[in-house]
Amino acid sequence: MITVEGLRKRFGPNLALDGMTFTVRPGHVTGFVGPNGAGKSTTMRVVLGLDAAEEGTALVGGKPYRTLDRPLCHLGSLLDASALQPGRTARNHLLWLAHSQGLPGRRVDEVLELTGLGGVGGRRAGGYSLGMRQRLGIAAALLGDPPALMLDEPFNGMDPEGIIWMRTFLRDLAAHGRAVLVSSHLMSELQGTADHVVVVGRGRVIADASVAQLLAGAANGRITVRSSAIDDAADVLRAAGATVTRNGDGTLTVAGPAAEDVVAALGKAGVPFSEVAAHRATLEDAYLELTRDAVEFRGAAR
Ligand SMILES: Nc1ncnc2c1ncn2[C@@H]1O[C@H](COP(=O)(O)OP(=O)(O)OP(=O)(O)O)[C@@H](O)[C@H]1O
Repeated sequence: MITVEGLRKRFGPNLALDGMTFTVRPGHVTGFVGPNGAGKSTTMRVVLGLDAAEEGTALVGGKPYRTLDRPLCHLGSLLDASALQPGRTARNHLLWLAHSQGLPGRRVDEVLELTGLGGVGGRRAGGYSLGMRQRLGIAAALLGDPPALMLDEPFNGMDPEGIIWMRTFLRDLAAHGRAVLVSSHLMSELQGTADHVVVVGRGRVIADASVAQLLAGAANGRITVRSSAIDDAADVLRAAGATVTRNGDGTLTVAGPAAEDVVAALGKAGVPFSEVAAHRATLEDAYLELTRDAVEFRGAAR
């Protein structure tokens, strides 16, 4: 379990963390999402003791990371996949890390296999693609078989096949009881991976909820109606007190009445319809709605 409570940190005049508070629970993939500069990397650096917060606490299994004996056995992390000696082979990179932590060398071959690098562990890491470096970073994070993992942008640079692999891999780690924190700029990357999401902006938490809750919130009771008589359907539903928006694809988005009332109103008026369904929001919809006011850099509207 990773617990972050009330973290505050300034860089000069810039307040990078402003009361950051959340918990990463075992058995879950927790997405950590927010616009550029929201404070994701700084939070992770504070958890690892690489940056000091002016206020607040960051604990791994109830203790500050710096006080942990053999920390790789408590928390595995990937902050920067390119932070490695390019001349070293991937295998030697991992061996060096394992030995520095008193971990057995045989674990190196296990994590290379686990991350799909079994056949290329003898190659120089400097020749690895970014996607392979991400896998190598995850292999390093798993060396101590830790109960918690913290990965900064692990999808970065991965091809579609790598992204699918990563999603399944992260879910599997959580299914085995690990607490997994994964940061991303892109909510869409986390759909199908995270079951819980912490959305941050300007150094603080904007939303901390299950994916199901976020999606339900974004759908906001809206209903999609498909009809061959779209104008008549819009008229009937407006007359029934609904707010109606026409979509480009020949459907209506209807807000106000429940789905049963929409069906009843259309039926009573004899307006044909082929679909009345609860609006299915994406995580991206939920995210954009939540972070609308928290984007640090936004192109000026023209
Ligand atoms: N070493 C530093 N010196 C000065 N300012 C910093 C430093 N590190 C981070 N910041 C600032 O702190 C704020 C939070 O940055 P941070 O990198 O934690 O955000 P982030 O959510 O990880 O962003 P990104 O998604 O772009 O990586 C930003 O305004 C950033 O400019």
